[in-house]
Amino acid sequence: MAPSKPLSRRMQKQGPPAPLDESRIGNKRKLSAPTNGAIKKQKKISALPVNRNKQNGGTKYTANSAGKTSTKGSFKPQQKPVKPAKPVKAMMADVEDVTGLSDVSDDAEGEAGVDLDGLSGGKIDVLGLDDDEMDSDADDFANALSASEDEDVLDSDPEMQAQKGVWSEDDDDSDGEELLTAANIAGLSQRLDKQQAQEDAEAEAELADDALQTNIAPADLDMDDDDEEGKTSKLAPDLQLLRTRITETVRVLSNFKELRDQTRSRAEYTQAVLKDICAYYSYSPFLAEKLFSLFPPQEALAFFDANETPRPMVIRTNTLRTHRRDLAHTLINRGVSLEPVGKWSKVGLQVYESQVPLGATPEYLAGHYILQAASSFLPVMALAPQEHERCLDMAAAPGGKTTHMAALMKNTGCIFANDASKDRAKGLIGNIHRLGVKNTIVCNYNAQEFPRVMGGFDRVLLDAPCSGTGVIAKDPSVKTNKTQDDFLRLPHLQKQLLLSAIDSVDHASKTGGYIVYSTCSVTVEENEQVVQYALNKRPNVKLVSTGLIFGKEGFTKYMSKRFHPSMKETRRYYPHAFNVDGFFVAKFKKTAVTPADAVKAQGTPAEQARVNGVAADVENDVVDGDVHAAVEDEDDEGGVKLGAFGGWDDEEDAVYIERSLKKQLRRKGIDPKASKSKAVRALDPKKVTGDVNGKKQENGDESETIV
Ligand SMILES: C[S@@+](CC[C@H](N)C(=O)[O-])C[C@H]1O[C@@H](n2cnc3c(N)ncnc32)[C@H](O)[C@@H]1O
Repeated sequence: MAPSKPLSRRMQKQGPPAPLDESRIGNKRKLSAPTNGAIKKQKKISALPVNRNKQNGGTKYTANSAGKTSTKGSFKPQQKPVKPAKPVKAMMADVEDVTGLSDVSDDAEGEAGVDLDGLSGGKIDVLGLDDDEMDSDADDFANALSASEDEDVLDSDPEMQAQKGVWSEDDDDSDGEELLTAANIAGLSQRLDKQQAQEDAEAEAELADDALQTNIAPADLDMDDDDEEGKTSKLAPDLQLLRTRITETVRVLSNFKELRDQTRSRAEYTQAVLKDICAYYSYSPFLAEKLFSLFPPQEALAFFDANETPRPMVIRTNTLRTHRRDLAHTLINRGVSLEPVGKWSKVGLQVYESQVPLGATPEYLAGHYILQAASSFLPVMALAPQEHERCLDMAAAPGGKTTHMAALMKNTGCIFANDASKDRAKGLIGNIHRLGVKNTIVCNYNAQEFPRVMGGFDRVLLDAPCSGTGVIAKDPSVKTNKTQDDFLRLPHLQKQLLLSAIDSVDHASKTGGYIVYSTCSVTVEENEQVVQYALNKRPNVKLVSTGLIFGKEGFTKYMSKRFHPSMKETRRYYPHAFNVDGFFVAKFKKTAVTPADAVKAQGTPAEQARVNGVAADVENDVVDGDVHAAVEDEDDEGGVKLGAFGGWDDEEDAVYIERSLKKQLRRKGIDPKASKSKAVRALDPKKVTGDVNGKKQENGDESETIV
């Protein structure tokens, strides 16, 4: 059997990797007798005129040019524009009849709700693809094997494999070998030449393809940075050589004791591989190092690789207007190949191929769906807003998450959707109208002004402005345009916003009292460090489970930093691990009121200067040393001592400020004792001011909707 080509990431399923199916390994499946269910399922499938391509354990649906689902063919773009042969309604009735879809529950509640219980075991409803069917897919596979793939089963047995090899070789010999006579020897050699030429051409094409992926022209050139005169070489790097060297260095780093050259240190190897990574993937040395340090070397390489390929296109069904199953039918009829995004979402559809621009279909214009990255579902699922609640989305534009919240709340209660950018708020308003959201009020504040603008919310979402290191595949400019300044400035803003979010929630809410903090960045500065800062400053909150069924735990340790053990409750998402954008999600429960003086201090000029200028260092001091001292400052009943809150003490602040000023100066190579005025100039707070008053709004998540 020819080895199947690995699927591109666009075609791979998003979410948790499919569990290993033991029945497909070894002789087990050969021995297992077909179950009744499997037989029944086989029958059902033969009656189902739907093209089912098994990819990564999933099932895909395609449509033929007549708009009918097809039983043959793979995911190939259709050549002709798609016109439904019959009115869509009639067509859908046809499909329903054949598939028995009308039997499947059409419960709007199930569609709209983020029913976390249902995530693991609930019915998936697109095209009648319920759990039973999903499961029996595996059975089908096993049954089919028992009939036609016995050979494969035999292959897993070394003895039989050897035996088979002998037979097939004999067959080949008898069939293919020709008698070498003088007459045909020239012909044979010509054939071999032709074959060789074809192989060479294929190899060249593959090389060119590799080069395209990294946007660097292939070149058979020297890797040295400097030419003879010491000037920087203008020659393009030899990508193949780089790739081989990166792989080899990573291999050594992964088993350093055994494989290292005794004369070279780990730091030398790391520096060498970082230099190659910068050249191969076009990162700035600063960002390459920051991202490399997040993972073991092998995993870091997988992360960099995953950033070179786009994530699959996903649409979120707007359950205020339609059901996922109906939307799927309609889009299939338009020539779209899609499948449910995974069992973890009841509203997502992963698109494999489309004959029509998905941002301009009648269904899009009618607000039946929104183009939204799968990872953007996660913060809203974690927030789980309930009907009739009062919620705040602090940084809401262009509204992917606000409109998801409104759908979960079934247009009841009230959402305040805020964004500091007036321009972006226009897009938010557009989406709210298109998707039929009626429970939302749009506002345009710097979110640091909450809760002075308004407070007492049941739930608050802070999908914070961030550096976008999780969405490099979408925006490769991140590779080179982020500097150290960004990783000071953004965390400062994020910390302030998170405190505002916490202070805006009603701890006594009967149904809620939750805050979700998310970013589309993978750096520790923008995630765990921000969360730790909030835990330190607001002991009236604690981290709780996000309720999300996949994702990696947040770090409790990172380099010299130590975070609170509850940081395990936060979730990290990576492109290489889950085929989704890089994301971070933390969920807090507020347990007591924030004292008025702490809230008042937020937003005062002294606080603004303190947070904008030096807070990162203040916080780092706390994080580096005393783990979450403030949270330990609880009274006997588990309540919080008011003194533990992060208001200010001017004297204490002065010490922190001085210490962090010195630290920053030393980092910049300036002697703190040398010149005070120079020091002050070097640390002009304007340089590290958050973006709210400045020109540029950070937005890693910008392209998540196509409007
Ligand atoms: C990651 S995007 C939000 C994406 C949005 N949640 C969605 O799902 O469509 C971050 C947003 O924060 C806004 N922003 C930046 N600074 C802000 C501030 N101080 N207050 C409120 N919004 C801010 C930006 O304008 C940007 O729209």
